[in-house]
Amino acid sequence: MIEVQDLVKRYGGYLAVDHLSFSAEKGQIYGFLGPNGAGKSTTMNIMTGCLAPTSGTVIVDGMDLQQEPEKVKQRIGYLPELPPLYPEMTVREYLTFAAKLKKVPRLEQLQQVVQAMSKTGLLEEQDHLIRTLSKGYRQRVGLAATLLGNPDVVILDEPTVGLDPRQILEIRDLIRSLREEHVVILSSHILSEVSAVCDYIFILSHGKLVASDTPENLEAQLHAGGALCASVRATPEEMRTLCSTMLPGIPVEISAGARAGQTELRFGAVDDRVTEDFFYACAEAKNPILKLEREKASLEEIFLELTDDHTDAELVLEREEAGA
Ligand SMILES: Nc1ncnc2c1ncn2[C@@H]1O[C@H](COP(=O)(O)OP(=O)(O)OP(=O)(O)O)[C@@H](O)[C@H]1O
Repeated sequence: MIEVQDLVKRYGGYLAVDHLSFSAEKGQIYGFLGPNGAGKSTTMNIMTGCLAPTSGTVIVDGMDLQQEPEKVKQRIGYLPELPPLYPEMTVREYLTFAAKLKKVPRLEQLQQVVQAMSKTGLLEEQDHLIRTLSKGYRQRVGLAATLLGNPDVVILDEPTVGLDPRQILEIRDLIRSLREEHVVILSSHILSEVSAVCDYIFILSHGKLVASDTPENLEAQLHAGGALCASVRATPEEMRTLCSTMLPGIPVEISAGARAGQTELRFGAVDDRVTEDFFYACAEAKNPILKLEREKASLEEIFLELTDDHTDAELVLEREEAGA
């Protein structure tokens, strides 16, 4: 439905988007995740035809954005981070105005405005001035405007920024309801946001796509390389001797367990061979293993590892109570 091929954007000598390729299909919600400055907004601006790429192509429904910009733009609905609303208009007036701007045929305008208000839960507020609406409802108006013209692709830039937890949940539900009829792509620098709504995640770092998969698969990928933790019936001294003789050179933290006669061990990201060697070494030494498991890498850890941008960790790990 939308295909981005080898996209590059340079600002002077600075490479903001670095040979980015991906595709997105209807029925799924895609999330662009990356720390500030990763290139999310630049990519979205190119996809919506607001910004020209240095090179590369964007194909929507088989049409090239650069060859047929008007036709392609009609198929894309874009909700910028700060939607341009007119506070002195009522919801209905604004949406009718937006429908005209989007060149929705005159006879279809009323029907489309009503449909967009219905989809976004705005029918009761249609005669309210936009300036009297809460931030969450204003965001609904922005979303309703995005849906006018029935775009195949809906692109949302940080759609829940600045909303309170209840409003976040409501907007997320609305976004989820769009997946039946549109390809939905949203951007966020907040991991919980993307994993709560998206079926598929693109992780961007320094303009590059560093990972793309379902949230579950991304977790599973790193799960395999997570730390190996064990609890063994032995003294720390016995385990130190065992590890240095049977697993030489493998870094391990050894500490006394919570119960007398138990020792806790934590190996770094080791492969399955080390797990097996450790198992047989304990069996041979007759030190029963009470627990042996891989620590589960969280999406947060995956994100930090892939983007290698710890300065943004706090932002990324930001969690709204209701949404986390
Ligand atoms: N008009 C511009 N001129 C020069 N550099 C720019 C311009 N716009 C963006 N950049 C730079 O390109 C990089 C990518 O910016 P972009 O806004 O796309 O990132 P982002 O992932 O959307 O981040 P944020 O969440 O902060 O908006 C950043 O380093 C930014 O400073």
